[in-house]
Amino acid sequence: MLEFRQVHKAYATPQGPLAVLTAVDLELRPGESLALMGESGSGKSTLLHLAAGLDLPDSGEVLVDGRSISTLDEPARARLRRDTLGLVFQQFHLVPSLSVLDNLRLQARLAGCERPEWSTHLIERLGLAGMERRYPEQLSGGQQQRLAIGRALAPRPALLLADEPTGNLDETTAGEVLSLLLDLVREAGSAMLMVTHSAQVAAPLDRCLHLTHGRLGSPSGQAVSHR
Ligand SMILES: Nc1ncnc2c1ncn2[C@@H]1O[C@H](COP(=O)(O)OP(=O)(O)OP(=O)(O)O)[C@@H](O)[C@H]1O
Repeated sequence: MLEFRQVHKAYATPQGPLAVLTAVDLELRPGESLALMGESGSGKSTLLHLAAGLDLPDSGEVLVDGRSISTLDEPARARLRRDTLGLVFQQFHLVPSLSVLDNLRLQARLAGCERPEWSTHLIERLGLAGMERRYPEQLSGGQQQRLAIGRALAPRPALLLADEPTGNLDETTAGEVLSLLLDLVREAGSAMLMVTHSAQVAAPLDRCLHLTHGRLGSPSGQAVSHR
């Protein structure tokens, strides 16, 4: 589903190149969920951007659904994102001028794969039934993040990329949103790569890897564990 093969990524800085990812190998199978942890500045967002095809590796390969993103031009990468990926960020990125229902449908419409029954199911599971005609500003933070999750999952993407999806919420709401997210990801059959700072958030996912000094390893630094 998602594969990194010997991926290197550095940024140009006034002090010279800053190596962020060094020979990163990663394989995420269909339907598998993986937590990506690491200290601030360790390169988690960089890795997520590469997985989304928003940036390209300096060397090595990133394959999404078997296709190497470096071989695709930007329009083809945009199509791959639209057809294969769902994205959820800490900031909800809802469209303020669209209703709850239209926000939820947006991604699926763009991908040309609207599924009305699944959308209705999502609205109910997300606790947004009866709020379809409201606008995002008329929702609580937790409701807005649930809507952002629904929008990303409406096309049933093969891969969901989530960057601190509960980072903006209080602890109780974050717990509720996380368990809903995991349930719906399973129902959608999506694989998920989630960046988080929290071991508690990472715990229910299938696997957890740490980024340290540009390399990926298991939390203990030992061999990578599979459940
Ligand atoms: N466009 C850029 N140009 C130069 N340096 C960059 C750029 N983007 C990120 N960096 C640097 O690369 C390193 C990794 O950044 P990245 O945002 O991937 O880390 P992160 O693990 O996601 O951090 P955080 O947890 O704080 O969000 C950091 O040292 C950052 O300052």
